[in-house]
Amino acid sequence: MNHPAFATPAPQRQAAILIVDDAPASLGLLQDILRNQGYRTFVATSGERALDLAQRLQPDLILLDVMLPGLDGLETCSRLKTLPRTADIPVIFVSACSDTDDIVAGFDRGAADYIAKPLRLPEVCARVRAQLQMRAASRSNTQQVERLRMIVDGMDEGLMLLGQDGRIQYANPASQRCLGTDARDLAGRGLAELLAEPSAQEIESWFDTRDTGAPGQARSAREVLVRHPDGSLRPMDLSLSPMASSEQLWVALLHDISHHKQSENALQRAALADPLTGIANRRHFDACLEREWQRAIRVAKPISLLVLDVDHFKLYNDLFGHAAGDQCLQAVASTLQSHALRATDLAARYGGEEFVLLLPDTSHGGAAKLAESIRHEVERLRVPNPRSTTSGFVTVSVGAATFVPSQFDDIRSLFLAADRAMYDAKAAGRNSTKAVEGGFAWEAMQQALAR
Ligand SMILES: Nc1nc2c(ncn2[C@@H]2O[C@H](COP(=O)(O)OP(=O)(O)OP(=O)(O)O)[C@@H](O)[C@H]2O)c(=O)[nH]1
Repeated sequence: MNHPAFATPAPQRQAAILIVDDAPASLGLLQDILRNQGYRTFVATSGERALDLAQRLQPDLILLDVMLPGLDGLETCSRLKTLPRTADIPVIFVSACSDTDDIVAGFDRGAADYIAKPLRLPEVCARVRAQLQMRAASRSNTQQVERLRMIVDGMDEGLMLLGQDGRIQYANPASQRCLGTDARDLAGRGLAELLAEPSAQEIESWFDTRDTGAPGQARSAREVLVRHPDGSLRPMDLSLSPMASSEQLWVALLHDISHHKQSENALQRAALADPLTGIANRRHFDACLEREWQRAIRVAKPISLLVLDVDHFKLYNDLFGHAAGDQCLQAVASTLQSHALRATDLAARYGGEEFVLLLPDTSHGGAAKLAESIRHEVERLRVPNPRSTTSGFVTVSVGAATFVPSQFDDIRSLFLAADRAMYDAKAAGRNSTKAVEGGFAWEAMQQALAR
């Protein structure tokens, strides 16, 4: 369907026409003809009056006699063409001077047409109609261009026109915002220059293959990283499609997806966090343990694991309720987290009231010290647990295991050793720690020492 904004202009029957002539006879004749055609007419008998009326009335067309007293028709036309409010109004000269030189002079002053006297009425009507249709068409084109500009300027998406070499020829305001650079600085720059690797290289090669005319997909859509002048890297969706025109141009659409990425990252983080305590969950811990275990094998370094369990927590829960129990677990978790000092250390809630602390590149002695420090810190929280037979406060038992793992060791053995150590600590009276060493290498060494 043809949208009204893009419809073909209809001829203007109600158009306003200013007739400028000092001879009453031809003025009257023209007025009669044009009124009969349904136009609105205004008259002026001098150039000065015509200038004044034209500015105030903004007619759609001016019929202008060449021979006028004072300011003649040619001069009047020149002035009309210099005034902003009248410059676009078409002027048709109406004159008895119909030599070629006169006609040429009229066009030189900016006239749209020239009608020679004596007037032939059907010709006058046809020429007036033609000028009005052209004016309506040109107005409609201007309106369409303005509407398109408004749409492009108001878009949230960045829109750019690129040459065949990938250089920017036009950038709308949204793309200037996306790229953090104004239109003047963008003009002529290669799109690839504004991107970080690997996107920059990909886009450059993409345009290189277009240049050589190599076959390939005409359209392209990808995620790129834009190098913003503030130093940040911003993820954006970039799509490139050819524009149907004789010179080959590409339309690039840029869509900032930083917000989506942030929420995606937040979701990913949430999927790895324990909702009650905010520290890592068991899934995150398992993935880290796998990675760090393999790394410890490669670099032949120790890896330690602490397993921590709250003592007599059932009694605490039964006395104070589940909500208070949750708060107690949060306090224990934050004490544990404060002992995850290195970037590679990971504190996690393993389940229920059991927690773990993974300590890559940490020796048996270091792990034992940390276990003791955590036990001590939890005791120092002095969270009352009146029914505890160990102490009047919430306490924890901590088991620590340290392996220098080899290919012969099973990854599960580290957790089992630390868990067993934690149960040994419980058995030893709770509110205590126990640290052990294990693994194939350690056992081999023990056996060698025993011989
Ligand atoms: N409030 C709360 N309680 C939990 C949560 N997860 C597990 N528990 C409770 O933790 C308690 C664990 O009790 P037990 O396994 O008997 O151990 P305990 O009472 O701590 O005794 P020992 O470990 O032998 O010192 C149970 O009462 C569980 O209901 C939780 O997310 N919130």
